[in-house]
Amino acid sequence: MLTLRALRATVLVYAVGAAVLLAQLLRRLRRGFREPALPAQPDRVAIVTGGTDGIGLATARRLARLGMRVVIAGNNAAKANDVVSRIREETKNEKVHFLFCDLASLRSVRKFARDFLSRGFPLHVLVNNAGVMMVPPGRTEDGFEHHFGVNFLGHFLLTHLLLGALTSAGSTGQRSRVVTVASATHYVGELDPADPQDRKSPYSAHAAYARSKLALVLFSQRLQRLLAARGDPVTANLVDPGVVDTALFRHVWWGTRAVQRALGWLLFKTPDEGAWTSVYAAAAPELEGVGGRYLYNEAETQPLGLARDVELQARLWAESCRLAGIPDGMGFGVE
Ligand SMILES: NC(=O)c1ccc[n+]([C@@H]2O[C@H](COP(=O)([O-])OP(=O)(O)OC[C@H]3O[C@@H](n4cnc5c(N)ncnc54)[C@H](O)[C@@H]3O)[C@@H](O)[C@H]2O)c1
Repeated sequence: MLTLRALRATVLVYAVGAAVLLAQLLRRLRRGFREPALPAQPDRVAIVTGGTDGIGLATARRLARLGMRVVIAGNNAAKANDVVSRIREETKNEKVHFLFCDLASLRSVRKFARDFLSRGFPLHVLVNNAGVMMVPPGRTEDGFEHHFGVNFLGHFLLTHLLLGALTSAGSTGQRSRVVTVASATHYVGELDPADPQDRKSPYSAHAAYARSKLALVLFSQRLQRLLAARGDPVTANLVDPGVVDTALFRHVWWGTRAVQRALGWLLFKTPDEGAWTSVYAAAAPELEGVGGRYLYNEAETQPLGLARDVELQARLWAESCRLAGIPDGMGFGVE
């Protein structure tokens, strides 16, 4: 049964989506989207989660084109060989790899981090990109609501496990970067830090997606504050890709998918256009040492709503450390 709360969340998410689509249409008609020009960076190593599809695939391809070593962290092992060989061929960069990582499993995230670190590569860029949207009710392997577990908590743990590698790579030369892919729906997300999965309410896929994106934004903001406070050579920024023509919408109402099929070419960004902001955040020289930004349309910045609430950031952080089994608060201590 559709509750009033679920209906409200649905209307708000659709309203945000419609506003972004209108803004994208106007921009496409006026001046289009501009591809950021970026220098080659052959000495850098990046991890892109969800890099076998959509925005993540386009991000991985672009970073490979800049000469970076790119490790795709994905749960789609069936596609891995094909994606890796296509990117290698298209970019003439052999330093593209796939490592299995299922963000719906904290065990798998830990195994991925071990596998990556055992190869001895440095790590300069972590793109927290993978995501699911409007999935039917269900739980991850660890019993978390799906959007919360995959979009947020898996990335929270992954960042924790890789922070040491990012810090040590950032200590020599250019700083390291954590780029987290958010969404405008975070503006309408609601989150109780004592119950960040909202277990007490009936399930609403729209509310769950928006909440997971709000959690990511709160996390990235808090991470940046803590990193800056200890003078860490790692920065954390958020990117909003806009509304992009990908398979993310596979679970949404069929009417939305019909609009995507019919008018996607005009209203939606292509995956490549959607990836530009991530690539800019990962590689733009002018962002050296700059953190705490919410970037959209390549280089523009947007204000944050509720996600600026420092107390909410801290409370979510503490609860997430508990849920992900990170007793030392990601090395920043526990309050
Ligand atoms: N498409 C849009 O309009 C849009 C808008 C705003 C934000 N985003 C965000 O952009 C990101 C990329 O989405 P997309 O549009 O490219 O969608 P997509 O469905 O094309 O790609 C999502 C990727 O995430 C991976 N993934 C899903 N569950 C996973 C799991 N358990 N473990 C590891 N990987 C998993 C998938 O395998 C896939 O590679 C997501 O975080 C999404 O929320 C997309």
